[in-house]
Amino acid sequence: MKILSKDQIYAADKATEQAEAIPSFNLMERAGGYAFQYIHQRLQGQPVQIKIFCGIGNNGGDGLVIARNLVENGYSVKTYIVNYSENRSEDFLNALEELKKKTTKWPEVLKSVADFPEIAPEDLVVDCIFGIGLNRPAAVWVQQLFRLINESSAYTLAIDIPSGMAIDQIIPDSEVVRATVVLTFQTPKLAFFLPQSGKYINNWEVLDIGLDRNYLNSVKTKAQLIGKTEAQQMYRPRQKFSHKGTYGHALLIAGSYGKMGAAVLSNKACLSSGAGLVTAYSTRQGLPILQTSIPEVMVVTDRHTGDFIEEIQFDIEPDVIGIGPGLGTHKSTQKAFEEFLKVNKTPLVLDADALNMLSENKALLDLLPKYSILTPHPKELERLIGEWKDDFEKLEKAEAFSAKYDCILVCKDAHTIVVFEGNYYVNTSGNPGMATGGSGDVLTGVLTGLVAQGYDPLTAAIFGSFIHGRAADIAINHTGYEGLTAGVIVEFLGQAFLDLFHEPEKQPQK
Ligand SMILES: NC(=O)C1=CN([C@@H]2O[C@H](COP(=O)(O)OP(=O)(O)OC[C@H]3O[C@@H](n4cnc5c(N)ncnc54)[C@H](OP(=O)(O)O)[C@@H]3O)[C@@H](O)[C@H]2O)[C@H](O)CC1
Ligand SMILES: [K+]
Repeated sequence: MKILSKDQIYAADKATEQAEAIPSFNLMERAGGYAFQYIHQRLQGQPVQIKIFCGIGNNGGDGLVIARNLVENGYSVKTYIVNYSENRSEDFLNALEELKKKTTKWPEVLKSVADFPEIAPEDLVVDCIFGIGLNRPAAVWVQQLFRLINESSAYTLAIDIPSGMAIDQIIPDSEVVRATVVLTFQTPKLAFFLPQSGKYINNWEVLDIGLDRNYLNSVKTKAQLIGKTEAQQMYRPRQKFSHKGTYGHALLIAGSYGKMGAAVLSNKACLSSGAGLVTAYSTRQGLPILQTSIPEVMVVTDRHTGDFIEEIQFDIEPDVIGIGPGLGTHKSTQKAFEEFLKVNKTPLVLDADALNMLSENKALLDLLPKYSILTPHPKELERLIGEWKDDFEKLEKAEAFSAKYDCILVCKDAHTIVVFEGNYYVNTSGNPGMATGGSGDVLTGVLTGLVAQGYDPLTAAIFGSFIHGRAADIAINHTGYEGLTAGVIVEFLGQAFLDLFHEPEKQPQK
């Protein structure tokens, strides 16, 4: 699903008005009307006190249209205009006129804290104070209203975007309405998926307000949401006349004393995501561990006998190499890693300690083959690209890094974002149970396994992140969040593949 930017949303509005030859107020009527239908279908006339807080722009105008529809259908509605500015938009004024025609209970105008109404926990709050137009911190008294809403514990439906949240920046130290549900127009907003802003949202749903299809189909967006539909299109079915050679040979360089589990997990995940052959490269000490825990995997070891990998030398010709899980950053391993990068021509997936070694010696980044996949968690990412001021700047820096080194960055987080060639692919699968040791090792194995089978590196990164999270989503039905372990994620990888072709995706995606 495309994630439109602020400018693209305004352009889509214009394109719709032109294509349908309608004034902009019709679009507001439509958006507000659909939002009303959404509320009406759920309330079915129940006598809930609805409090609608409207700003003075078009988000506020939507609120007034919702209010009018609710009044016309007999609901108990109190409408408030949050007068944060005198610059009322034209369509806001149109919507106000239409509301005034239908009710003698005109909206109350709020100008300061003294004007705030009480909000009871059983009220339904509809938040239409700011939409995507917010571009700076709201006035202090307006932020106090956001706080009042948040502290009320009333069910809060935010229209388009929670007030106080900007679509394209993080406004520091600013209160944001905590939405129970965000009913967002036409496309989800990137801010919903970033940790600093996404934390304010429990759930979001897209409301199709019928923006111009031609525009939506042709517009190229920087960000895309990756759900089941997108993942299905990336899947490469297995061929009947195939053999293990068809699905490639992966090599995983992983493990050190006390961290052999990372090697086991990544190798198992690589096998379970469909690689034809998997070879583990590890320390000599790791040999019995690997051979007994995964008999399907072949093992090549360092000729030295120490606790860490000291040399990376093998005489096989893998199609892809995954490197990093549990390696440690011992001096001898660093040297081996550097020597390996100098001669290596095979596609790479780099994780964990391989990333840490790259961060410590950035000159090594120039040795990476084109389209290497790097899978940093937030701390590893920071070591690679430097500190960022907020989550939007993080993405910009990740983009610049990926362009500089021609690599694919898989920025792991609650919503993992794959960054490549100026595009962001936002993953929707996964859950908080995955915040457990070893789940990153599993991802490395999955991505390596997919590249081995012939998925191009970008597709492997996007599709593999989805499958990894999906396996965990299926697994928690059996384990719960707390009981989920990385090993269980591996066991459910097969289910995640099967699930691609089960029921269609339901809204909301997460
Ligand atoms: N296609 C669609 O999705 C449609 C969306 N609609 C709705 O329209 C809003 C966007 O409306 P807009 O009028 O552009 O913006 P807002 O209502 O969010 O904000 C109004 C103005 O407030 C000013 N502003 C911004 N930040 C602040 C602040 N901190 N304090 C005070 N004022 C602020 C800003 O104007 P400035 O000139 O002062 O910068 C805003 O313009 C969208 O979210 C949907 O709800 C349409 O109804 C239908 C189509
Ligand atoms: K809003």
